[in-house]
Amino acid sequence: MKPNLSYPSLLTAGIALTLATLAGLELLPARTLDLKAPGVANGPYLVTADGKQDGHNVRWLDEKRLHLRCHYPEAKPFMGCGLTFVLTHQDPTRGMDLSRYDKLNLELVYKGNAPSVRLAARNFDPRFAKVEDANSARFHSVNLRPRDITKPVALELSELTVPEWWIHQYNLDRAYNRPSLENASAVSIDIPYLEAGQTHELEVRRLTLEGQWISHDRVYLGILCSWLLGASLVVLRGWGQLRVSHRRQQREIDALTLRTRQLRIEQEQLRRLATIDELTGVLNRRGLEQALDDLEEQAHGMTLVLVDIDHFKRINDRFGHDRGDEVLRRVAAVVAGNLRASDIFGRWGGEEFLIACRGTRIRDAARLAEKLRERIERSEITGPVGRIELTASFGVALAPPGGSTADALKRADAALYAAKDAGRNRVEMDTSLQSDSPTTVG
Ligand SMILES: Nc1nc2c(ncn2[C@@H]2O[C@H](COP(=O)(O)OP(=O)(O)OP(=O)(O)O)[C@@H](O)[C@H]2O)c(=O)[nH]1
Repeated sequence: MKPNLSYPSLLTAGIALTLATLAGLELLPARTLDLKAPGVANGPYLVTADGKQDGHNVRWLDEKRLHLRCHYPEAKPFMGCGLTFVLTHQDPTRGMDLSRYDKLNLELVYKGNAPSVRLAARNFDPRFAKVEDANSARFHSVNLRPRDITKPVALELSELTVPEWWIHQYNLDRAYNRPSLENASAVSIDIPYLEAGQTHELEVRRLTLEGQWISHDRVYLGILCSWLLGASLVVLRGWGQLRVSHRRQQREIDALTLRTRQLRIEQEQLRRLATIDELTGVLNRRGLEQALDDLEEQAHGMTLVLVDIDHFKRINDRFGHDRGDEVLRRVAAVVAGNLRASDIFGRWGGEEFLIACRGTRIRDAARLAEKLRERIERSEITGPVGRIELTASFGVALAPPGGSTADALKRADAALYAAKDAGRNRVEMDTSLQSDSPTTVG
């Protein structure tokens, strides 16, 4: 079964993981180093400024409780008192990395009237420190007033700074004077400013370093980066999907556009087929009616010429239907070949054709009809028994601008009948708009 990797479930999993990490971070016990515990390091031992350990001036009151006493009855050039925790083992150049700790918990009991108790740490930096000169290990210290240590103290290790006297004494490059406890060789607590005749008692009850197993800042940064990465992946994936769907839509649009174009072509073909006479290739009655409607709308006026083949039934009967069809095609071709591009021409039905000349004066149309009549009469169509006698009759009528085409058609039809009545193979012009009776032309 495929795992459900929908966005909501991934988001829920991400939030749960983040909360679990944050909670775990809070619940994770701190990394501690108890310097007072036995066996942690080589020390502690008593410190005296004159180098005489456990001597007359400085001595343990209770070594197990790290309780010491110092007393200088008279002034000496170097007076110092305290204790040191040594962090190196066999190799005096290899100390402990205290940079992984950020806090120092201190519990001291001090009795005396010194202005401060000093907490110090030394870092052995092989670039300049020398084993034979214990003071060359960089010194870091912070002074605590007696009233500051009446309660347990939590110090930030960053409070330890390199004092001016040490910087001055070794006169090193600035870079070497920066506090750093990556190779700490000792931590000490002492009373730096002593006066002769005074008595000081110091008991170290607790000296514990505290730090994080994992840097919280790094974890926060990791969480932030993970979310940013996740969000970027989501955006990228969405963008990819968008591109895919855009391409698919584009393909669909292209296919639809192509289909629409094909449909338009097919529609145009159908429209043409619906308006074209299959036999002769000219407009059929429907096509003619549409064209006449358009002309009527333009209201320019037109002249209609109805053409009817004479005795066509006889041609059919004598030469056969196929030869009759050929006659129809020939007449259509003769008429079409003698018209202007602006003229409309089609098969009105059976052996009857219609010409519509826009804006032409009726006499011009009649002259055209006469020309067509002559051309048809002269056209050479031969049947099995010789040349087919072919003539046509014409009825011409005017549809003035804004006038009715249907009415003009009726009058053209009447003129055509008049031509037939008058013996066929002739042109009759409707003059009812000027006089009542059609007039013969030619
Ligand atoms: N071959 C052929 N004949 C057709 C077609 N359409 C109509 N006809 C024939 O055309 C003939 C028309 O005959 P009529 O209406 O009597 O007219 P006509 O014989 O020409 O006589 P007039 O018009 O009075 O000169 C009919 O015999 C129809 O069958 C066609 O598409 N092909």
